[in-house]
Amino acid sequence: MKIMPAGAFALERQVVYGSEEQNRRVKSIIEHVRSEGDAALRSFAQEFDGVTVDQLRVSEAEIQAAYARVDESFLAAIREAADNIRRFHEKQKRTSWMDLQADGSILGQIMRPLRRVGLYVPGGKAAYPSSVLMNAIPAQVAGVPEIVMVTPPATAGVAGIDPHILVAAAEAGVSEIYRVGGAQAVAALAYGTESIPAADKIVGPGNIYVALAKRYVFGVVDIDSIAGPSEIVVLADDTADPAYVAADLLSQAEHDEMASAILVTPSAALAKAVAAEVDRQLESLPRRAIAEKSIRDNGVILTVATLEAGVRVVNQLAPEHLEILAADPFQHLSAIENAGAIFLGPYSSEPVGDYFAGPNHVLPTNGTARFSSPLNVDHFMKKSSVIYYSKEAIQQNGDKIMALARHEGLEAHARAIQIRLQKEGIARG
Ligand SMILES: NC(=O)c1ccc[n+]([C@@H]2O[C@H](COP(=O)([O-])OP(=O)(O)OC[C@H]3O[C@@H](n4cnc5c(N)ncnc54)[C@H](O)[C@@H]3O)[C@@H](O)[C@H]2O)c1
Ligand SMILES: N[C@H](CO)Cc1c[nH]c[nH+]1
Ligand SMILES: [Zn+2]
Repeated sequence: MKIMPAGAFALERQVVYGSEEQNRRVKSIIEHVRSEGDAALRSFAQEFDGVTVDQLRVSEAEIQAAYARVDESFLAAIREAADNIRRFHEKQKRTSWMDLQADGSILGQIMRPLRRVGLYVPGGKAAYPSSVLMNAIPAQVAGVPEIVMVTPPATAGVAGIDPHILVAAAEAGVSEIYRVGGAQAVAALAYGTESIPAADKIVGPGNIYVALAKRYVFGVVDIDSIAGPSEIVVLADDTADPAYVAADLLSQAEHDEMASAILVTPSAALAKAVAAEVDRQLESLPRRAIAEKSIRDNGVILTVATLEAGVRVVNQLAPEHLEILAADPFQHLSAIENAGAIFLGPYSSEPVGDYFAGPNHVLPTNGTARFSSPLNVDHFMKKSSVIYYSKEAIQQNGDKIMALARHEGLEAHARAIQIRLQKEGIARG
């Protein structure tokens, strides 16, 4: 890994997401799906996944058959993970409220689940049953009645989908599943096709094509955030074990050639030791080619004068995942303004959060942690405000409302109030 002073590194992430060619390609895929529907989905499955898809929807029999292809230890682990994820997300649920005012008015907020939500579960370079749980459980906690899942068809597995994904879906109670991935899946959920009814919102992580497609269809449907290629930043001092740091950097690098892994440290000795460890650990990684390219293209060790200076660098990077491996990690927590998920101390390795602890692993990337949050129950709910104004309230406040309306030059607004005041026998100008 390259080692350089943080000052010599361009901390501002690229504002425009993806290359021109990737953007052009995604736009064209979406337009094809809009105009040709299912036929375009089948043609893209052939082109990008190398799979001939007949039925787009996975049948109930296919889902049940997947159980025979996963082992007991997977089933036990996914059930325990699901319990942890559900417990964490239950705490996020908000309830409707109504406040009775002294003048007899009632003001309130009604919380409702979205009606139909599309979950994107990645499945290109790896299958992600963990992402099924991370997408589906908050939607269920919110009470979404129609939860539909899309995931790319692959050559291995039942129905061209990894059986672990189908089992995770069944365990999470998701039964409407379509074998379609990439930008074409996002387009299908946004616009609908003959087989796939459109959704109101699309959530979930994916590669650059999925992330760009979500950006593109935003406005036609809602999206959660830009949860693109994975990222990790480790902020560490000389108390950190270089083998732990290297392993955690590689844990994200192996996701995608476009993933990024960055160490920020005031310790020159740690920087050198981690660079050597990364090379050593890369040797035996099964996904070495992906991780090596990711580290080469997007991996760097940034040296800083102090941990406090390191925190400023972290806030500029606004990473998806931040690990703090320092003598007193909690000392720095309150200064971290921008990070999707923060892992503290030597035993909170990033994969703890990817699979099991309970917080969501669908997280904002590419600097969007400056303004976006982890996938959560709020993403699956919407609010309606409730206003009941009493006669007393309109009598007390009508003048002020009319004045504000007339300041905006909106006479019809003012008269809507005035007519009530006049009918109630309180003549106003
Ligand atoms: N930020 C998060 O919360 C989070 C969570 C989990 C995973 N991830 C990321 O999700 C991604 C998963 O990527 P993946 O590729 O394994 O699966 P994926 O399902 O996201 O993408 C696979 C699909 O991409 C499309 N595709 C591939 N190459 C293409 C090309 N050249 N042109 C057009 N379309 C193409 C194909 O349709 C294919 O089915 C990784 O980048 C990983 O880091 C992010
Ligand atoms: N690290 C990914 C989020 O960037 C989530 C994940 C799923 N499986 C393994 N990891
Ligand atoms: Zn991961």
